[in-house]
Amino acid sequence: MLLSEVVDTSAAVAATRSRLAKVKALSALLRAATADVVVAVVSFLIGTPRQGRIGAGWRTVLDLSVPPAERAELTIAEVDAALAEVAGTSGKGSAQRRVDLLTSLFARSTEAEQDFLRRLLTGELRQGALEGVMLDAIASAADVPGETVRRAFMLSGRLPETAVAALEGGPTALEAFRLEVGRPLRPMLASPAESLDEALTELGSCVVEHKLDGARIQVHRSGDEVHIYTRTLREITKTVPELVELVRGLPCTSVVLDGETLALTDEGRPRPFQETMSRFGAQDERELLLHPYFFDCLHLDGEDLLDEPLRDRLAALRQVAGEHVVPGVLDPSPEEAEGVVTAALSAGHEGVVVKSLVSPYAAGRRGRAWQKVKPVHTLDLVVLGVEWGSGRRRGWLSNLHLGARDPDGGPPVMVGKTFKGLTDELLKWQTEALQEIATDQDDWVVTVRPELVIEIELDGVQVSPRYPGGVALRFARVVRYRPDKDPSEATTIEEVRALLPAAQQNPPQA
Ligand SMILES: Nc1ncnc2c1ncn2[C@@H]1O[C@H](COP(=O)(O)OP(=O)(O)OP(=O)(O)O)[C@@H](O)[C@H]1O
Repeated sequence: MLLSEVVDTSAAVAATRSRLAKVKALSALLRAATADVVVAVVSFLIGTPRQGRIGAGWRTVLDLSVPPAERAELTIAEVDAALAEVAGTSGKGSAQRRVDLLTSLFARSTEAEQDFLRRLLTGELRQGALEGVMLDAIASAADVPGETVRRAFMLSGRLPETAVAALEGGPTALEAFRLEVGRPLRPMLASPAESLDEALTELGSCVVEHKLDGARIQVHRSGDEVHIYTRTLREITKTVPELVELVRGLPCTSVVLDGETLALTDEGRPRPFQETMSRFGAQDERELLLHPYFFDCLHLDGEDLLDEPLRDRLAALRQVAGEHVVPGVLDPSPEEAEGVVTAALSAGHEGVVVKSLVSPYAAGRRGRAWQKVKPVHTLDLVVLGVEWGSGRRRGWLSNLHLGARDPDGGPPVMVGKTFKGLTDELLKWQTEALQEIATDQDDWVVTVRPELVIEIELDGVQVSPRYPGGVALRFARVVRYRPDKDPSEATTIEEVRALLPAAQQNPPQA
């Protein structure tokens, strides 16, 4: 298969707003791909070369100026092999060797292919938002039910491998994916509830738990071997030795637990989210101890519990994690549930999560079985750009341009700006971080790669002819950056529009 076929499909997918057309184009390409290139084709389409990002090596492509080839002859297999070589180059002289390899790759690429490769390698093409569309395309190309593909993806955590299994082995190969202790799976997510009462009524038999204001962790232990992952499945085992020790001490031989971790003040209240997250970055910095609070058990001593009802998973959790289980009440009366909310808020947490006790663990899904009730409404938006500040904020990147996700995988749609709520510390941090991902600067506005997610509190939204989605945020203020979230998880433009008063909810014509 030629690289140009992937480039053309990628352009066609970006150009249409129709989800069906995207799925059709992607599935036609997948059907045409031979088994040996499926992994590379899927990796390229979602904008993540399978060799991963190799830092400095990729940056050099920004400066490469190589006359393009006239004809599109480069194959996917050749590109994949060349990238593997770039990724595998290390040691003395490797920087020059990488430039040479990329230069010869670019010399064999047409202008459109060069542009594609450049965006692929600098991460600009990375489109987490395309995930859902790609899952449908895989299902359609392999002619298997979407649910079967989704389940395999949740268990494998990797789209290219899921595609290979679907296309080569069909449902049997997909169903063979099992929970494996040591391999992270995509965490189950919650939907926002209108109110506590509505959640209680909708779910019936339920547990109401504190919604702790920390960072999600997934813990895997087999014998003495422990691995700990973040919400985005990044391994952080080495940076959190106190959690590793604690998990080693639990009374079991193997276990997979889902939970939240946070740093506490001397009074036992949650410390700011940024402080908890800072523990995930560096090596062992144990000044700020992290505490785990587990809320689910997916495997215990050889038994997979994913498909068991939550009531049984919680019984297993209590047995193994006892005092480290998140506070909550099973089958509460409405008054008791209200009491859990009051206790959670007065302990400094965000609210509660109401969970159906009969539901299985639906990994990777934002379903109705878990519903979060929070008094403050927040959105997770993508930072698209930022303006240089003036006055007291001169010299700092200040006013943020915020975008909502296009659920069909298009670029984020701008919905507002804000500099409110930014502490001096955050201003300093974002001035550096945003310059690192800058792609363009026009007078005082710096455009950045849309990869950072930020949590925004607001008073509501209003119709706006000025913004491309026809809707703008009212009184937006920054709560915090969300390094634990990928742009593919940001609030969608439809979710933002749904906040408009009912009479104003017609989407604008494109
Ligand atoms: N008891 C709990 N049960 C489940 N999740 C919890 C609990 N306490 C805290 N959490 C956190 O809340 C999140 C669930 O809400 P959701 O799935 O909407 O994720 P989120 O978008 O990160 O939520 P938010 O932005 O509201 O924190 C989990 O990812 C987890 O980090």
